[in-house]
Amino acid sequence: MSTVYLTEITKQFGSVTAVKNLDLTIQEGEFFTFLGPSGCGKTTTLRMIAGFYYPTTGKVKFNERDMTKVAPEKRNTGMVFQNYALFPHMTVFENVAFGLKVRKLKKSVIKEKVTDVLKKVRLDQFIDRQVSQLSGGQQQRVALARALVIEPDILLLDEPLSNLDARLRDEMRTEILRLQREYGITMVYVTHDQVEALSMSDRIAVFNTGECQQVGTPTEIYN
Ligand SMILES: Nc1ncnc2c1ncn2[C@@H]1O[C@H](COP(=O)(O)OP(=O)(O)OP(=O)(O)O)[C@@H](O)[C@H]1O
Repeated sequence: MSTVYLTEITKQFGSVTAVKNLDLTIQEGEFFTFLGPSGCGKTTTLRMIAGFYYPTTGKVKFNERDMTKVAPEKRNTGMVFQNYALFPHMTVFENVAFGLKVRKLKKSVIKEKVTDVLKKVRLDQFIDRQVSQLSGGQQQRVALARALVIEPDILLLDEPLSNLDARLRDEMRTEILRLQREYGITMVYVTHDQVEALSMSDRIAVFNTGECQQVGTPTEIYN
């Protein structure tokens, strides 16, 4: 687990300032949400925590470690995307095992870890199914399992439920919260959906045009 410190972060893309002078601390074990309209800098900020982008100026720290320019694979973060980003021609097992194979773990260990995490997301009966033969909700569970299996310190989720219908979205909200409590993991969640943010988060940062306007608990933000 890690506390994330973002200090005076600015990110420019040419003449566009995507994020401006951002200061945020995300506590260890917290469910923290970035809320705001399209184009306000939520995804860019998430990607700077993941290491897919480096800030133009400012600092990213996990606990005491300066991570500002550390490569993504050296951060021990997991990421879940809106479009799942799974390998459609592979089975559920192969998708979830992928990150463990890259880390060169023993076959027996991989089998055990994958079976265990698939039970946690309630997909164990689909272990040998091709991903392309699963529903959207099931695919998003595979994406969650794939991110969780490497035991990340921080799990980053970028609008993970926006491709699902309302009923599934509801179900998956509960599911993600359950996993967060079970793993005690720090989660950073990006959404433009106020209900989602208010119902799931320990704290919320409200973004607008590249700036963080307010940070608070759901009750504080609602008021
Ligand atoms: N790789 C890039 N190159 C140039 N401009 C970019 C890039 N990524 C983002 N931007 C710009 O930075 C701003 C913030 O984008 P960002 O994707 O962070 O917003 P967002 O709040 O996540 O929006 P959405 O909810 O639509 O994903 C936007 O104006 C966007 O056009």
